[in-house]
Amino acid sequence: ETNKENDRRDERSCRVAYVFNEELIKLSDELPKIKGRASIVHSLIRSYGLLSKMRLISPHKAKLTDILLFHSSEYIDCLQKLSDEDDDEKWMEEAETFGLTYDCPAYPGIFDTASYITGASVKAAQALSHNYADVAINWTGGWHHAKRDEAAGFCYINDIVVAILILRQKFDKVLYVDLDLHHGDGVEDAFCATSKVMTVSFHKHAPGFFPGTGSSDDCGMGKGQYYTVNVPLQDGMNDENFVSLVKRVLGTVYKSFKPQAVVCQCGADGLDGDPMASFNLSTDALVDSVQFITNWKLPLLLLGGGGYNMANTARCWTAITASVLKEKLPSDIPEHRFFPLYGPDYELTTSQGNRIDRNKDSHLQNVIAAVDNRLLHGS
Ligand SMILES: CN(c1ccc(C(=O)NO)cc1)S(=O)(=O)c1ccc(-c2ccccn2)s1
Ligand SMILES: [Zn+2]
Repeated sequence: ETNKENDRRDERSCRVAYVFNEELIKLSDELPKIKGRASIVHSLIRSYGLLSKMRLISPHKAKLTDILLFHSSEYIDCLQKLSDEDDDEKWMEEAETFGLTYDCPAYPGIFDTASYITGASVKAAQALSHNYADVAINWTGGWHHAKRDEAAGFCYINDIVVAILILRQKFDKVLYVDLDLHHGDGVEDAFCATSKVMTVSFHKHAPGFFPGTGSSDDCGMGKGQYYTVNVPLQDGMNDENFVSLVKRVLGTVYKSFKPQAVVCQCGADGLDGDPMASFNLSTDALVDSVQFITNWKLPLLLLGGGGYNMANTARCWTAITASVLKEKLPSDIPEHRFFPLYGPDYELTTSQGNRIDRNKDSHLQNVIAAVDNRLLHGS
C-alpha cells in the first residue's frame, strides 16, 4: 500500500521500471526505417550501468484483446494475414485500404514485432497501475501515427493508445504529451471526443510536412473540446524556446486538467543532426522537458518514437533515463559494441544546430494565448 512513511513518493528516490528482453530488442531492430536502433539504444543504457538501478520487466506479445481495445478486428486480421508468410493475393488488395503500403509495407513478421512492442508498452502501463513503479520506460514504443483501422507513418499498432486505455482502467484522467517532431495524430484522434484524456502535441507544422494535421485550431470536439492541445512550430526551433514553451503550455495544462497519470512520447527526430533536418534541438531540450513532467511526481510512462540519427537518439534516451534516475553520467561514451557510432567527439550530450529559426516570437505568444484562452477560460 502507499501510505507507509518511508514509501511516500516525495521521500524515496523514484522507482523506475525498464521494460525489455532480448526478443523485443531483436524484433524492434527489424523495423525498416530504424534498423538496429533498439540495440544501439539498449546497449548505450547498459554500458552506462543503468540497468542495475532499474526494475527490469520482461515483456511478452500483447494479447489480441488488448490490441482490440483500440484497433478494428478487420484491420488486425489483414495485418496478421499479410504478416504471415503465405502471400495470399486476396489480402494484397485490402492492404491498400488499411494503409499497409508505401510508408508501412507489411513485411513478414511485422505483426509479431508490433505485438511485442505493444505488449511492452502494456507491461509498462501495468507497472504504473499496480504501483510497482513511479516511472515506466519502453524505448521501443511510441508509434503515434497508427489509426484504429489504418497503418500510417511507419506505425502499425498504436501502442500508446492501448497503454493509455490500460492506464484509464485505474486513473480517471490521463495526460498525453508528444515531443516528437511530428504531430501525434493517431493518439489525438483516439481521444479527441473525451475529456478523460488530454493530448498535447508539440510538432513541426508546415505545408507538405507529414502528417499535415495539428494546427492550433485543432482542439477536440464534443465532450472532448479543449482536451486536445496542439503547438504547431516552424523549422529552426532551439532549446531555449522549445523548453520554455513546453513548460509554459504544460504548466497551464497541469493546473487546468489536473491529471493523475502522464504518458510522454519522446521522439528524438527534432534533434539537430537528424535526417528530418528541421529543429535545432540538443538532447538537453528533451531531458529538460521530461524533467519538468517528472517533477509533478505523477505515475509517468516514457515511450520512444521517431529518431533517425541512431547515435543521437540513443544519447537522448540514455540521458532521459539517467535524468529520471537522478544519476549523473560521465560525458565520455563508455567503450561498448557500438562505440564507433559516437565519433568524432564520443560524448553523451549533443549540441544545438544553427538552422535559421523560422519561429516568430509573436507566433509563439499567439499559440500560448490560444492555449490559455481555451484551458483557463474555456473560450
Ligand atoms: C512517411 N513519412 C514519415 C512518417 C512519420 C515520421 C515520424 O517520425 N513520425 O514520428 C517520419 C516520416 S514521410 O513521408 O514524411 C517520410 C518518409 C521518408 C522520409 C525520409 C527518409 C529519409 C530522410 C528524410 N526523410 S520522410
Ligand atoms: Zn517523428
